[in-house]
Amino acid sequence: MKVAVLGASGYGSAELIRLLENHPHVEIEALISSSQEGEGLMNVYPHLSHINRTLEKWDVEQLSSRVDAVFFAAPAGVSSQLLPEVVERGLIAIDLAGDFRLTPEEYRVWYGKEPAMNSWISKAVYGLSEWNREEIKTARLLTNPGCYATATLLGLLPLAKAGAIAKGPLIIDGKSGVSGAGRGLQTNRLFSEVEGNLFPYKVAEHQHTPEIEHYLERMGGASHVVTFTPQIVPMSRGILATIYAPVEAGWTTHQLREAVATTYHEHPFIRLCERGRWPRTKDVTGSNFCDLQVKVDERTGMIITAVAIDNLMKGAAGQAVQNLNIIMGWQETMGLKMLPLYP
Ligand SMILES: NC(=O)C1=CN([C@@H]2O[C@H](COP(=O)(O)OP(=O)(O)OC[C@H]3O[C@@H](n4cnc5c(N)ncnc54)[C@H](OP(=O)(O)O)[C@@H]3O)[C@@H](O)[C@H]2O)C=CC1
Ligand SMILES: CC(=O)N[C@@H](CCC(=O)OP(=O)(O)O)C(=O)O
Repeated sequence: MKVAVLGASGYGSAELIRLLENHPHVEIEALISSSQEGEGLMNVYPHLSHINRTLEKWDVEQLSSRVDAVFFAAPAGVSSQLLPEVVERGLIAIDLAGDFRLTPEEYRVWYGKEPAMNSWISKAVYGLSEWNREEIKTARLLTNPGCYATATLLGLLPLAKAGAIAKGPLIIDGKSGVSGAGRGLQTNRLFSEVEGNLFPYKVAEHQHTPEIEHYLERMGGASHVVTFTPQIVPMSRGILATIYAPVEAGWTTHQLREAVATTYHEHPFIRLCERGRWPRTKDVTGSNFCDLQVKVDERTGMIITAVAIDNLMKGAAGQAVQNLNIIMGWQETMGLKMLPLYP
């Protein structure tokens, strides 16, 4: 099938190009750029200098006769404007931004922007691949989950579904590499600010907070208010989410591990670490794997679960390709079998 990628000069697109170039059933037909139309890909991304391709401007009319699907990898507020006309023309749209994940009211509050039309939001299918496979199969408008939300939900949903989480504070400590913020210049993401440094941001204000609460309830049947503190770590890629939740009486570490193992035993990208081994971002770098571990702290009555993903892979482009595979009825791992880059 032929696809277009919009937001060509960004990190999400670079990762999509890396994956789609190696996908046996996909051909990249167009790379769309709002700022670098006419520019050669090699000038935007020298690491892709062997690919002779020119970035194009957005022209939905012309594109609709050339491609079957469009990946949107632009900042919030772009896909809400451009994506509906893609779906109207019968193409598949996969959106990496948050424009179709929340209700209009939530979006207005947490993104501080005008939301997409509710009629379009209600058509969107949430692309947490392991938890929504049946709906994803028929999706035409696929909203890919946020990176922190992916890590957190993959860790919490098996526990919530099993009924192991008691009422009480649910706390997420999220740490992300700098590429999570995209390629645009931001003072707090400069080398001199990030190197040798570690700091929280958007404390109690992060836009993935309502996404986590919303889908924890919808897919895990558990209604919780979460406290979420994201932090920037001096590395390029990777997310580690460490989550603390009160345990229901009677649950042991062994039982929680059983619940997680049973939930994911047929899901090739989810790896429950051996007992005593905790996830590390480097164990998943460059791959679509999600590593997790869970334990009950008997002394405090809290569950501690830690989840590692690569923000650009399972947290963005990797999961987007996984979702395309599900929509097309292809093997879920197609084009995604690369091993992590180590060390
Ligand atoms: N980075 C990550 O780890 C993750 C990112 N996401 C989300 O995916 C999306 C893409 O992220 P990422 O690639 O990292 O971001 P970048 O900032 O690296 O790239 C976004 C690209 O979008 C294009 N763009 C910017 N403004 C506009 C505009 N007004 N209209 C159309 N296109 C525009 C630009 O490309 P050009 O100039 O070529 O048009 C820009 O390079 C974002 O919504 C992000 O929140 C989701 C999960 C994880
Ligand atoms: C490290 C870093 O800055 N990360 C970004 C992730 C952006 C993102 O993925 O945003 P949406 O899912 O809302 O599109 C952030 O925390 O805002």
